[in-house]
Amino acid sequence: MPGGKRGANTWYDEDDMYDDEDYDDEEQEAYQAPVKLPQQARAIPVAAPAKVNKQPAGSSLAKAMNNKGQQQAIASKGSAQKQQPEQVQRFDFSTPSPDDTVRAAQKGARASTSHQSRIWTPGQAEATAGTEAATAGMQQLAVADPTNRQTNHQQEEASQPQPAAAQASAPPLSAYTMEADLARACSQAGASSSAASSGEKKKPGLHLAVLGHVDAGKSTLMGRLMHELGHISAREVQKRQQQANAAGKGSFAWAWMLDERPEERSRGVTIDVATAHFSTPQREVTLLDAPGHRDFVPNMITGAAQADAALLLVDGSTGGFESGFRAGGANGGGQTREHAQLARCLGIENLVVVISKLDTCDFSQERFQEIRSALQAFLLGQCGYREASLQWLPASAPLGENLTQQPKDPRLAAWWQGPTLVQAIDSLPSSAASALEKPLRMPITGVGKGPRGGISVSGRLAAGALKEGTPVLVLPSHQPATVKSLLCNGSTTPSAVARAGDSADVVLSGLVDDSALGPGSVLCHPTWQVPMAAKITARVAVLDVPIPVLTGQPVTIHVHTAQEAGQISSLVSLLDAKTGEVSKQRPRAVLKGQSAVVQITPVQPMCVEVYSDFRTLGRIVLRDGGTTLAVGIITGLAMSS
Ligand SMILES: Nc1nc2c(ncn2[C@@H]2O[C@H](COP(=O)(O)OP(=O)(O)OP(=O)(O)O)[C@@H](O)[C@H]2O)c(=O)[nH]1
Repeated sequence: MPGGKRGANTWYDEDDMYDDEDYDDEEQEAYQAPVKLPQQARAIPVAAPAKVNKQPAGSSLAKAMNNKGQQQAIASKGSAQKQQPEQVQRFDFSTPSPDDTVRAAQKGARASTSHQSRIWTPGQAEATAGTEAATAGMQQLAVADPTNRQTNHQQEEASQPQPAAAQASAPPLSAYTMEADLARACSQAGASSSAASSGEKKKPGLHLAVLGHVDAGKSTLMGRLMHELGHISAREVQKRQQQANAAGKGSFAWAWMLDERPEERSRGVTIDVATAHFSTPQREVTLLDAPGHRDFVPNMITGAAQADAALLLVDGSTGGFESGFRAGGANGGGQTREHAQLARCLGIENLVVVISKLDTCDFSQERFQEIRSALQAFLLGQCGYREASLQWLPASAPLGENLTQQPKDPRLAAWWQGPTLVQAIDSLPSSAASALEKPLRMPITGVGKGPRGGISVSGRLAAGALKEGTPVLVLPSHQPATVKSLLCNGSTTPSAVARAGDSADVVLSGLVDDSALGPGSVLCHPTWQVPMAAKITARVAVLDVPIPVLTGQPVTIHVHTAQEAGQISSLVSLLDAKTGEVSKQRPRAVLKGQSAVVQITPVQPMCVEVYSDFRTLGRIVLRDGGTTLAVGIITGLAMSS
């Protein structure tokens, strides 16, 4: 390997690019273009100020949050300038060579096969990678040999920063048991939810994301469905129709129903995913209506990261499906494709595919089948969904066809005897409560003023529980606070407790600096804190990207509600497409369709987790310039010192 060291922040000279025997022509072609890119093109981009609030423009909170965005941007810019990669960094043997590091790691891996999965805990090596994968690529990632995985992470660990003092003392997750009073409140809430006071059984909850290409009909469908289910009155429908007509947008009247959010769920919401709550015969649904435009994919990620299942809206009109389904990566592929892939990566297994606008093609059964076969091949083959977890149905929102009742239009009724939309939703598995026994994790999606002073933060509990009086810690600002009151799952009456899986508005007291809250912040247990990672190791599948991913690739890192600029600081290993095992250590590039272990360095430390510990906080999406480059799971973290 003449000419340079392979590792973090290292570049290869052109000679080094072509000295490998197993370097075929196709790869060679792919490598050449990026190598010739000007150095500048590889700089870490300045983080865009987070789009965080819908506070009144003049409010102190709004100003503080905007200032914070500017400060972050300035800080990021400074770091970006500092972190310009060197052209070639020669190895001076003052530290262990990469080979020494690998050997040491292999030795360590053999010596210890039962490590816990949090390398930031002193004395613990990084650990078991996630055993569940997201996309098809991710499924392959997850079946890798555990020894190889361990080796990869320890290899990374050797060059990573040491844990911060504050977090170094964190006890292992396995030592956590829920506080007695909180456990009591949880079991009381469990008892009351299985036998509500009226004697009626409470319906299981379901967080449902609505995804799809721009203008597929998502908001229209949800507006009409909520009306059919009795959540929007006929008077309201009439009012909205008049407003939409007056604005010359009559066809958007149903979509506008959803845009006007009920009071109780919109105090200072900071993300552009509309939320709504409604009940079907079998489920209490929290709806997350994601924007379909490609510019808002980060918001879609935020919405989908909170969901248990998703509706994928597909425009069935002539040319509509084709436009949402076109491939194209950086050249503007459709969001039917991108959303489906991202949702799977974010852990969504169950998908209801709703083919809408079929009224524009005479409710043609052939068109339905044509779309279904093309999309099914993609969902099963390239995204990793299981056939049994997919449901398909036609619907027309403006005509109210196949939403809550079997179709009435004879053109559709003639051939559709399958489920209605509501029947499909009712058959989805409800929210999992498996993370209840873990320490509190609540990624913050919104910040607002509490009803009687105090700051209210909203989000979905990824793990643990909280109740009035629970002490919490807000990271990354390291602020202790106490829960003053809380509302759960859209309810307007205070709740006794919020548990893993619940959406909650939590009023906090004792916060010193509310301006430090925003997307990416996490409410956590004061002792078992969420790690602040300075480096992230992830197993990722590279999507349909036009140029290979190289060391130094600038990325925007998305994990739960967090979004941070950074770079791919090391390509650790390539993974075999079939087995998921390491096929090559320290590759020079990762091509589209390949899976790899990579190390990512954010400009600012991020509150994230290893996937095997906390799934919601351990799924990662890497984007650049509006394009999704890779999706995957976090397998290792290193803390800033
Ligand atoms: N003919 C017909 N038109 C529909 C149907 N569903 C939605 N539309 C129309 O499609 C247009 C876009 O609908 P929206 O509900 O705003 O689409 P969307 O997917 O929410 O759009 P974004 O949120 O911007 O991605 C509106 O003019 C709707 O009236 C349908 O089933 N049939």
